[in-house]
Amino acid sequence: MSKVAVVTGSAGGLGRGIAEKLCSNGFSVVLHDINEDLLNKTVEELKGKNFDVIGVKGDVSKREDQFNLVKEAVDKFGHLDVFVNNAGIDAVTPFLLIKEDELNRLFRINVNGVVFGTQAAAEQFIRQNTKGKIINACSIAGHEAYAMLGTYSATKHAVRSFTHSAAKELAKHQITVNAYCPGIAKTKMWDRIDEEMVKYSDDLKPGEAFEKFSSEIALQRYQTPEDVANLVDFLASDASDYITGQAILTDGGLVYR
Ligand SMILES: NC(=O)C1=CN([C@@H]2O[C@H](COP(=O)(O)OP(=O)(O)OC[C@H]3O[C@@H](n4cnc5c(N)ncnc54)[C@H](O)[C@@H]3O)[C@@H](O)[C@H]2O)C=CC1
Ligand SMILES: CC(=O)C(C)=O
Repeated sequence: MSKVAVVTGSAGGLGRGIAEKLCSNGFSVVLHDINEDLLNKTVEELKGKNFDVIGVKGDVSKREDQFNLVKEAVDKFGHLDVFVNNAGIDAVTPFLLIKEDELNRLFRINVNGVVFGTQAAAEQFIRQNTKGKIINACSIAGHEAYAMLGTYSATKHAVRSFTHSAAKELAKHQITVNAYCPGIAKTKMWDRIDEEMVKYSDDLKPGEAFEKFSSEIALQRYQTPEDVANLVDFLASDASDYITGQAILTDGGLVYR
């Protein structure tokens, strides 16, 4: 019987990379996204590679969507082994200009989404009476707060905190809760961050905010989805069974903890 994983926000970017890696290691994977067109396209592409996948549209900030996602996974594949809370959004704003709407939007998706996903997956693992793995998208910004990324950094610090508290409470059920903390990966997210940072800067041209952040990376290259997927794949495997409550950096040498 193959293992079953759910990856939220996996129509593109790091989530797609994670889904593909788990598929290539024999998982059946439920892809999930709020962007239905891209989700359908990605599901078809992965089916074309003979991967065992389905797509479920949903919004991680809606508790009922997260519980429905787990239900759809179990209805299709019979059980659940791994739940990756990957979906997240960004905002670039000078501190004095941060508005209530930005705070609410980012916290609803990046934080509430992780809490609801964790609750839905944990309830299923407890019902199944099996071990289970919950893996959350944190960031270097969950260890270090960045200028212009105040709201985003705060949400990722909250993800790290919820990773710790959920790990402590769920350990008695043999459920582990860990987080991956990527650095600078060239996805749509960083395209948006670069565009916004350049707008607020007097001297940066398009692409230069990304280059500036990347130039600090000790291993001298920006991150690929595969780099991130390699860590998540480990956290999803039995090899990580004795690890819980950790927010592990994968950033090529940028933030040292
Ligand atoms: N790209 C990077 O350098 C880094 C990314 N991360 C984190 O990794 C995760 C993935 O990031 P990327 O792939 O770069 O982002 P992305 O913006 O390229 O992709 C995110 C995906 O999530 C989906 N999504 C957005 N809101 C959603 C919602 N409410 N419900 C369901 N799906 C939703 C989007 O449609 C998109 O397909 C995020 O949590 C992000 O904060 C962390 C550190 C660095
Ligand atoms: C997008 C992200 O997490 C950073 C700080 O690069």
